[in-house]
Amino acid sequence: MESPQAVKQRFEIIGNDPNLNRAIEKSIRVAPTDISVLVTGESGVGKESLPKIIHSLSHRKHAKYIAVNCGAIPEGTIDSELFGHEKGAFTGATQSRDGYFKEADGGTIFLDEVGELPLTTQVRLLRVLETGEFIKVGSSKVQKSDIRIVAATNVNMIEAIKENKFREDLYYRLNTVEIQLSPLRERRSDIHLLFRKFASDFAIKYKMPTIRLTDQAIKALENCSWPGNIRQLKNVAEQISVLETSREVDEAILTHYLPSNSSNLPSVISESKSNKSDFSNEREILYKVLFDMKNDLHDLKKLTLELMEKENDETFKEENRSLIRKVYGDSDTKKEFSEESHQEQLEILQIPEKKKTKPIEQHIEDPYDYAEDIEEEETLSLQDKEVELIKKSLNRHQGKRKPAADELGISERTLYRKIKQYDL
Ligand SMILES: Nc1ncnc2c1ncn2[C@@H]1O[C@H](COP(=O)(O)OP(=O)(O)OP(=O)(O)O)[C@@H](O)[C@H]1O
Repeated sequence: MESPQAVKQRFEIIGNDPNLNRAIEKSIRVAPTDISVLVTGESGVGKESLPKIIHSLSHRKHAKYIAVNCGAIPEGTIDSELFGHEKGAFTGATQSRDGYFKEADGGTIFLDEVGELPLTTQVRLLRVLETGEFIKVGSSKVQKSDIRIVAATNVNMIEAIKENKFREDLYYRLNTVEIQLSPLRERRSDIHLLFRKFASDFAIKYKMPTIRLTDQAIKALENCSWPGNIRQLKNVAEQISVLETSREVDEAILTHYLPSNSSNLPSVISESKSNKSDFSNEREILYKVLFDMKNDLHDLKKLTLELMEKENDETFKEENRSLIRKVYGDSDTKKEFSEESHQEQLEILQIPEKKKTKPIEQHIEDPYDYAEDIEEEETLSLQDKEVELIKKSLNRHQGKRKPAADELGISERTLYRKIKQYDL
């Protein structure tokens, strides 16, 4: 059996906190079994590594590992994504397609944000867990699949059950073994270790000397509450690495970037309590206006399309074909602008889909993926500005998605997709 230390090295997991060590040991122990595992913990604590460990140490390691982000898939397509569909099952289903449960037969499926699954999908999932059986959307033929499921959630599942958002029977079925990861504020001894690792990674990525913290700055770093956990710590390390000219970071510099001290943040991300939308410098206001305009334009396109659909007037469509094509493009407009379209949110700023927000199929052979070099763009593109706006809004709201989404004027689900898309 591989030692926790070796596993940490292999998966580039930093930290020595007893809670982290226990979580890794537990993952190693359950790996050879087929027991369902539920990984719990706040957003950004590092839940994604554990299913990879479990898969790679199991007898399923040569079969597929598929990570599905349940929160990022629109409700209308999730059943088809997971279980597949037959040709003609719904508008646009021109081909029959296998879902992830078929594709990963013999392997492992990681259901991230499992608490976000719609109730109808929960019923299907319960059946697979209990019998290994599932039915494609639009089919009546029962299929079988041999899958190990590891799920993760950052929501309080007991609350979700009380609110009838999550089935109790499914919860107990998923939760045969629970592995809990503590928030960063409860593993203070790891904070500086993680910061050093991220600082060194960003120094390599941006080809610059590594930033170092003074003793006082280390104390301030460790005393911070880190509501966005390791993801937020990583962002702070990146911001300081890029924005600060001095490589020695004292407490005064660091404080500007710490989430708990937002009143001391640099002026571009300073907090004003009077405004709901808080993008205070001129350039930001302009970008926010553009962001809103794109949102409105998108909504308008959707509305017009719905009206045209209602009218279903072929003559109107024929007469305006070139205009419709110009506005909506050549794609299947109905699908593209449907409530559940994957593209919907990307359309807001016409962002090239740089990184898939949809389920990420991941082969475990490359566990060092997170260190991947992301190509830096020099130009201030709208996409950069969108990322910047989102980061600032999240910073301002201590990583809380709800108020950040309200401020940005987008749904929480959209914001969630964007966080995943840009790895924020
Ligand atoms: N122990 C660790 N060592 C190094 N990097 C880590 C560690 N834990 C987390 N990270 C990094 O922090 C970021 C967030 O981790 P991850 O995506 O696994 O969080 P999560 O708990 O799944 O969050 P969410 O619930 O929002 O999906 C990732 O970039 C990950 O690589």
